[in-house]
Amino acid sequence: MLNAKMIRSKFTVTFKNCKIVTQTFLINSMSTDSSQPSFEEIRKYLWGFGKGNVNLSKNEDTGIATLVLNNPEKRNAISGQMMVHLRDCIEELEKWKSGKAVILQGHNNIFCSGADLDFVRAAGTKQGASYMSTWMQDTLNRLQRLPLISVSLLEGFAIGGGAEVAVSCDYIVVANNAKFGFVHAKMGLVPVWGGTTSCLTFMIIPYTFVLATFLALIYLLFVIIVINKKHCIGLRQMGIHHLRQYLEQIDNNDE
Ligand SMILES: CC[C@@H](C(=O)O)C(=O)SCCNC(=O)CCNC(=O)[C@H](O)C(C)(C)COP(=O)(O)OP(=O)(O)OC[C@H]1O[C@@H](n2cnc3c(N)ncnc32)[C@H](O)[C@@H]1OP(=O)(O)O
Repeated sequence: MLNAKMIRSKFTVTFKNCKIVTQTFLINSMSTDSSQPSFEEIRKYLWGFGKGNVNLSKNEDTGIATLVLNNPEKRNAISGQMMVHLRDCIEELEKWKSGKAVILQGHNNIFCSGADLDFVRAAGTKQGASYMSTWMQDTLNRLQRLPLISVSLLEGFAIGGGAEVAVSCDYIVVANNAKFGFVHAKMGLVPVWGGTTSCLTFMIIPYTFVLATFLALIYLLFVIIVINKKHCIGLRQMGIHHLRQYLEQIDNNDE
């Protein structure tokens, strides 16, 4: 599923200078800022960056809503403006009393290429990094806590922040052409949108459980074989012992 080779080569060629910017971005976002900005302040800031939108359509008959990330020129990369849209849509879904489920997808069969790197370049300051991570962590937390079943429809690319959005849903439906990449480490970044914790519930815990069960089964099999072998040896020795006794008896009788 993960086409790391391709993504890696893309990074070094197309997004070479972004690597430096995102590294600065990481350092900036890691530094602590004592003054907590209000969400209204962050909204105003993010709204100034980029194009694209997030479309929400709610079907009142089925109770199923569709959320579409829409920034086709940039493979549905999430701009500052889209971050604001996404949060607004999630707020609307929180209030949708008759809703049952929400499907999250990208425009034109491509899920999302992560944060808009032009935004990352432009907002690569301490303030910008802290605003974006605060906003997106809160938004994706709220997506996770929606009282609806959430499904991300993973077609095409889900990279960086795109992968983080995908794992924030309850389920992921993966198309054959999907390419899913937590490419943060390659860019000197941590998944500041909260993707690591989502991954924990999505992948690491289930896989650890499967691995633990597998190891437990192997151990059980080993114990059974060992006990069985010991038991067999015991039986054989008992048999030999009885046979000896029997033969001795015959010998004694003959005498
Ligand atoms: C800091 C936030 C961090 C997080 O919190 O998680 C991130 O998300 S960082 C962003 C991580 N994402 C990436 O680095 C993805 C970069 N993009 C790619 O690797 C590739 O574009 C692709 C997604 C694999 C698609 O490849 P392909 O189909 O060959 O299309 P192109 O490469 O030609 O792209 C078309 C067009 O789109 C622009 N583009 C793509 N992704 C982004 C993006 N994330 N931000 C801004 N622009 C993006 C790309 O530059 C092309 O533009 P033009 O050259 O002008 O046509």
